[in-house]
Amino acid sequence: MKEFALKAFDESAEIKRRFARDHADKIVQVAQLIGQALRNGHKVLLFGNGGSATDAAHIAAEFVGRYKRERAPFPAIALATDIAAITCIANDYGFEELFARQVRAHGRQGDVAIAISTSGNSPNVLKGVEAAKALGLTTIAWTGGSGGKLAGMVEYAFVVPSTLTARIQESHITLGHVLCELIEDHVLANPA
Ligand SMILES: O=C(CO)[C@@H](O)[C@H](O)[C@H](O)[C@H](O)COP(=O)(O)O
Ligand SMILES: [Zn+2]
Repeated sequence: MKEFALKAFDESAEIKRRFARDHADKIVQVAQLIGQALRNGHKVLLFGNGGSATDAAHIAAEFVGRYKRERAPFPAIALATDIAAITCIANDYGFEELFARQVRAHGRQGDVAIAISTSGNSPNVLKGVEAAKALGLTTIAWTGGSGGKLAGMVEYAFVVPSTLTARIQESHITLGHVLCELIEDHVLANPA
């Protein structure tokens, strides 16, 4: 069993290395873009299912609370955390409307939408992105494998080179942390 555990860590590290090499320029570009949106008073909306729902909540909390630095709070909302809204929307409009309706409720032109789906094919995530695009939000995807339908729909796609959900999520959360770090330390720490 020990070799399986070691192999899983090796795999995760190697996937992260490849992902970082392939996306480094885009990571910097997106950190600058999110930092600029926050500086201009816009917000970040994040959404996904299962482990990606909690990744969305985790990264939203880094913005609203703090990542490392003492600083003003930044507006960010994870769209799978309000159990009343989730059950109402799923019950009354269907699960596929879960994110689209909340994007329409909270999203305004100039905000940033981060859609997280390891398959890139979850219908509620795709509909959330459609709603975000219709409203003029900047759209970003964190996905994996082939990128699914999601990668082709957004302006900035981050596609983790793995087909394993868990390994993809492990790169996603590192990506979220690195974006927070760049935004706090390099984008918003410097004058416009
Ligand atoms: O965390 C995990 C597996 O690691 C699961 O909860 C996983 O997120 C769920 O099966 C999701 O429903 C998968 O959706 P998606 O990533 O394909 O959009
Ligand atoms: Zn998981």
